[in-house]
Amino acid sequence: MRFGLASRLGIVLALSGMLSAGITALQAQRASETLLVDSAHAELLTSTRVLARRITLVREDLSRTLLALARHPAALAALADDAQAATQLATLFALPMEANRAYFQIRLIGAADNGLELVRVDRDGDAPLRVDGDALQEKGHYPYVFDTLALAAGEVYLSRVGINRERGSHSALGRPAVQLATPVVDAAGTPRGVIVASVDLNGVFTLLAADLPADFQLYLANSAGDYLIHPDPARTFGFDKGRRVRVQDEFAAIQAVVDGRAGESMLDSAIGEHARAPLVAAFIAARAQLRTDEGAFILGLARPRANVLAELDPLRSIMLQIVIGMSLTGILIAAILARAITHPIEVLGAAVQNFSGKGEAPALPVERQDEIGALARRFAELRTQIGQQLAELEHRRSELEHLARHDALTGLPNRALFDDRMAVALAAARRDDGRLALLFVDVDHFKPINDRLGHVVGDRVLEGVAARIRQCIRESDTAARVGGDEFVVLLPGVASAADAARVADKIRAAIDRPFVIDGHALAVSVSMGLAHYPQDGTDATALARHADRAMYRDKAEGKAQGRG
Ligand SMILES: Nc1nc2c(ncn2[C@@H]2O[C@H](COP(=O)(O)OP(=O)(O)OP(=O)(O)O)[C@@H](O)[C@H]2O)c(=O)[nH]1
Repeated sequence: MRFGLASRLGIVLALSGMLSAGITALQAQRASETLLVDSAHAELLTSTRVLARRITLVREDLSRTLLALARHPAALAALADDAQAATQLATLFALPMEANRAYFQIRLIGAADNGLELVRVDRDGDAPLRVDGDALQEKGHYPYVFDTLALAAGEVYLSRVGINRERGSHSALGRPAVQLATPVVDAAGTPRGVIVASVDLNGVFTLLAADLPADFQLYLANSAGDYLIHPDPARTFGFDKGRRVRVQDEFAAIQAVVDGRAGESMLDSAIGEHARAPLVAAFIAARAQLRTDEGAFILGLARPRANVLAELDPLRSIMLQIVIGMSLTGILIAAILARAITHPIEVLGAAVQNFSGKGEAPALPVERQDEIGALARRFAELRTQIGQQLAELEHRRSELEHLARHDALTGLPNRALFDDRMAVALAAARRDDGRLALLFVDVDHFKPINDRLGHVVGDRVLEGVAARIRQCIRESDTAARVGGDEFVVLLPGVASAADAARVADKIRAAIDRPFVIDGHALAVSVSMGLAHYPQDGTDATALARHADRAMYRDKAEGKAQGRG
């Protein structure tokens, strides 16, 4: 397949149109992706902060509850082995547990007797259940007991997050738990015991995160970065199973938050273990303003990157339509442009092809004011010049052709042309059984005219003789000059010898009239000889010989009679 200039130009223009449309679409998509990821980061960060704030509110709510319970007279009374007070306190413990399903245990633990549990309410399924008697245990060795006993009245202790291994009737065994505790102080300011609430961490977060969008993934880590909550439960509490599964190992960008160098960190993970399912996430360090062994919690929310970018899908389809539309427009414009450029070139090409042709030359775009217009004008000038030169050449060629077949002085056919016509006339006569006559005419005593009056006058005489011979014959006859003062006349289709003789007489009579040259009358005579086809010869040579002889006979007779 041959590609013309227009096709190639069209393809280049169309491809560049498509390329620029594609690049624009790609850039627009990248910019949109960045915008979406930034917006997702902002949303995730806000949600993480809201979540952290809710946790604080839950903790503050529970702290207030614990402080109220610690100040209640029943607490000190129960510590003094008042059974009625203990029962009343158990009833009070049950109230917040009924209100919040994440609270799975509230206890009053005495400072004496190795921290023996005095009042204990566990969650048993939905309902709070008082545990009493032998089921009560000594808890003095737990930090939440001895650390809390060291606090002043009104202060709240927050434990590290750990897996709950305390045996009891509550259903939170083996689940992540945290303890909040406050001391119960007597009138002298001596801590007599502690009130401890155990909170199911997952329960709290399940409640708090319930209204987050379904694709939000929750991450919680302790101050060292160990996962406490992770979308994959197998990765939580690694330290409890003798291995470290840490947030900064999964997301290197979070290291600064874990180290306390940054309060928050955004990440857009598309590398490492998230290469297949990249995430967009925001992490913050949430610090509790409490007496606690835990410096801060690392709280994070993440969304699959694919979900974030799903909002681009309609935009992508619009961009695809735009790219296709622009590409088609580009192809159309390219085709029109290519045609606009190549059409004048085709016109110029056709004009070149038509240069010497007789047909109508195509109109050149000379009126254009661009390079093509300049080229067309130059070409038109060139065409005119070459046309003129060609016409001149043609004129000269026809002149030369005429000269080659005619006598320069008289304008009559020369011998070559006469021979051709003779051959044609003879062929026609032979075919039609026709007749023709050949007449030789020779000027008498021409040499003396030349000698006496000069060659110029001699030439005028020869011109005059030729003109008069021509006036005496038909258009179908041919008169030719075949020698200095020798003429020959071909009379094809002559009806009879008498007709031919009449033509000869007519010529003689015409030449016998004096020639007036430069005011002088000059008498000229001619000698003539006739030959007839087929009687006197059947070919040109025989006929010429016959006519020549007849002419010499006539000349001899003429001289004998004193003619000329
Ligand atoms: N002016 C002129 N003279 C020519 C031309 N061609 C031939 N002649 C002359 O014509 C003359 C012909 O002479 P001849 O053949 O002897 O003819 P003539 O003198 O008529 O003699 P006869 O035919 O015997 O009467 C010569 O002197 C040539 O030089 C020509 O073109 N112009």
